[in-house]
Amino acid sequence: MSARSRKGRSATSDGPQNQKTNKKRGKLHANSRGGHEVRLGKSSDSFGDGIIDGKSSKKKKGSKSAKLADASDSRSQSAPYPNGLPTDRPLDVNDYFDQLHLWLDLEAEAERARLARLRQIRSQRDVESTGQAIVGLDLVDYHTGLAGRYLLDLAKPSGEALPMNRLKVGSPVVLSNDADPSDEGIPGVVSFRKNYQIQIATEVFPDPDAQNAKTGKASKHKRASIGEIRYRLDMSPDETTRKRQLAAMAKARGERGRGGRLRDVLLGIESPRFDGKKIDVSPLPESTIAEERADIDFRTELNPPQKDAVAFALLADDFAIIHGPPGTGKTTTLAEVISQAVERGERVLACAASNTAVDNLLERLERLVPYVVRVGHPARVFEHLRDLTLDGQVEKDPSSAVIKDLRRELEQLLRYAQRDTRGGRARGEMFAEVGRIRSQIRSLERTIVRGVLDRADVICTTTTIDEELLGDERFDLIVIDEACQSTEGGMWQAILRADRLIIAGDHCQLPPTVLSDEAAEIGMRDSLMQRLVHRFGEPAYRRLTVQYRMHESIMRFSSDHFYEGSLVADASVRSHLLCDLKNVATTSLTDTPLLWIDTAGAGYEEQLEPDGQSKLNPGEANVIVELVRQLEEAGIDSHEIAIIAPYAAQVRLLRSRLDMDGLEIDTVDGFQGREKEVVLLTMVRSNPEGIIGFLADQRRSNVAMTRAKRKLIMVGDSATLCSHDFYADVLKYFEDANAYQSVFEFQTLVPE
Ligand SMILES: Nc1ncnc2c1ncn2[C@@H]1O[C@H](COP(=O)(O)OP(=O)(O)OP(=O)(O)O)[C@@H](O)[C@H]1O
Repeated sequence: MSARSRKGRSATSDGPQNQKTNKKRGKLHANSRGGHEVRLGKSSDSFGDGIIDGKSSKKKKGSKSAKLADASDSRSQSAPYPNGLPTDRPLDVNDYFDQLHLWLDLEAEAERARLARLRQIRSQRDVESTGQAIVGLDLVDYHTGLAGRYLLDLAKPSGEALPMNRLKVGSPVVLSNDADPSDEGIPGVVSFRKNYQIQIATEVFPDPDAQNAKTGKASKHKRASIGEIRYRLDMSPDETTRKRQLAAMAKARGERGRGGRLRDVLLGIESPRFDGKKIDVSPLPESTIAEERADIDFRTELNPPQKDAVAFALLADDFAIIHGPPGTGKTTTLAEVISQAVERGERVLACAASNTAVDNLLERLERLVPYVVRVGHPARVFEHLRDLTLDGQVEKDPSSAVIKDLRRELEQLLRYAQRDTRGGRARGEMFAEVGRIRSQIRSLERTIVRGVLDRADVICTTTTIDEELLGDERFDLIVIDEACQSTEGGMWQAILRADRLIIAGDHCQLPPTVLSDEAAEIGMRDSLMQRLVHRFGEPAYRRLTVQYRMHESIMRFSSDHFYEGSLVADASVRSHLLCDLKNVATTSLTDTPLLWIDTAGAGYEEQLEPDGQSKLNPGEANVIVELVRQLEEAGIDSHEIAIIAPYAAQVRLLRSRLDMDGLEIDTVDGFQGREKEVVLLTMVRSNPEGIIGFLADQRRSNVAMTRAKRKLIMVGDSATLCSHDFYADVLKYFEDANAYQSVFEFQTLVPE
């Protein structure tokens, strides 16, 4: 098969079956690549709460939001590439960056509109049920962190648990006075969270003078100290990230020399070179890869496709792609590439879009590379890797003792200022002194930080790079893992820091989260990796094909549907079952790899969460609870069980019903890159119209169905789901595997 024709098949995430599916539903639209692509479900809210779409799709004519939407619609129509970035021709540098700029603008507008809607909700129950805000909080303690940031601990006054929320470590937030809707608040980032307490890092300390002036307390000379103010935390648009991305894009636009060449290759203007050759003229011969491979002293036990991918990546002069379907050891392979590059004397910047993905890579690098540093707030880093963080390394530096003394002094001063109720000048002077000490701390830290970073062979960070910390550090190689979870705009900060780039990911799994439907319509959800795979085809990437996670039957559907049947289950996992685990009984649940419990006809209709926008299905939840009971009874440890629901309301319902140590219940997005021995999927949607919402995004289903090692159980209403051919195919696959059970049969087996 020619490279071109292979490209046509392998580059899209949708196999022939999918195309059939979508054509039938009229959901295919010709794209600028000359091919066809599935238009994603409208819902842009990856958490499935629908607060965004629910409101934005109902714009009243002539209303302010309708005018805003009309304005952005016309802006997206005048985009340089209104159908998304084309892959059949070179991109124009200015048009390309204008398009990325427009994406960011539309996304920022969508985020601001979401926040504005959120801040209008004042009832505690309503606002907290969105999961995007916590109200009525006390500031219970505070400390200072790296770069003089304030770390503020917030909790409910009565010590009750915080409501279920989406404010994760790393989420940008706004802290404001709960009693004052006009308070614009101060920006911060969640740095730590527990059930009862949440900590945010801010640049500004919440000064009660400002709050009191607003509430009028100051004018009445009845000043409130910080402890008397109730705070509210709202998820906020990430302005810092946006500004950093815009700055990187502006720089990339004017880049010359080697940096300019890499940009031009990534825009399809120049052809990528491997081993000094142009690939459009001559794809890299297998013999060249074999020669390179023979020269490598591998540090990890790798299989042949992984070894080839390492050799291929090391031969790249501009960029190379490693395509890693679920469980095929993409991160393991990438770690080997990095360690080989370090062995050759190179400095590497290793990135990923999420903190979890960075840590997964770091876990492997720790064993392979002599000196690796993780940049990022320690609270966002896996606990066992905290010694490798910049903070951890700075702490070990002898000069850190001086900083500790200064921090103590700063905290004392802050406490004193908090207790001081005189206000006015005395208080102002105290805050001025706080400022002086902070800048002293910063300057000392900068020196130590420089030393730590300069010594590192590999620096690991998210693709949102802290430019202040990294300064103008350059690298020989940039490696980006889980590259399909990042928007193109999100990649440029990293790309600018070297002349060679290795990206790894899987465009058949979750795309980046994009809030703005307008931006998504003009291509913002299509990743750079996906575009390069389309543009350059097979010569630009190597696919890993041996997977080490799933029983062959769990793998097969995904392999056939998304990867042209190319996946092979390693012998170590090919036929493993739950009943092979120590202390697990052999039952009808544990001695087979697949089960679909069909709820059709049972009357388990989906419901809209009261006061919320998300969906739940209590009938399905009952089945899940019973399945978990049976699994536990068979001896499965709750740490080995995961429940995945597409909707946050179902997650909330199940968490309230199953409070078991180690049992994980989350949305699909929370599980990408993870695995468990047994995974239960509750599909939720059950309605006479056959509406399945964002379940129609097959990439989401691909992720959900490939997390289980030994058993995958789906609970869903075939009558609703199978009006879509994808799920009809899934059902047929389960039926053929003799893994179908109606809920009526299941219930008769449930002991009274
Ligand atoms: N060559 C190999 N031999 C044995 N086990 C391997 C090999 N390569 C990877 N593995 C194992 O397979 C599992 C998945 O590896 P890894 O996390 O690198 O894959 P991934 O492709 O990044 O995963 P994901 O699908 O979650 O993105 C790990 O437990 C890893 O140790």
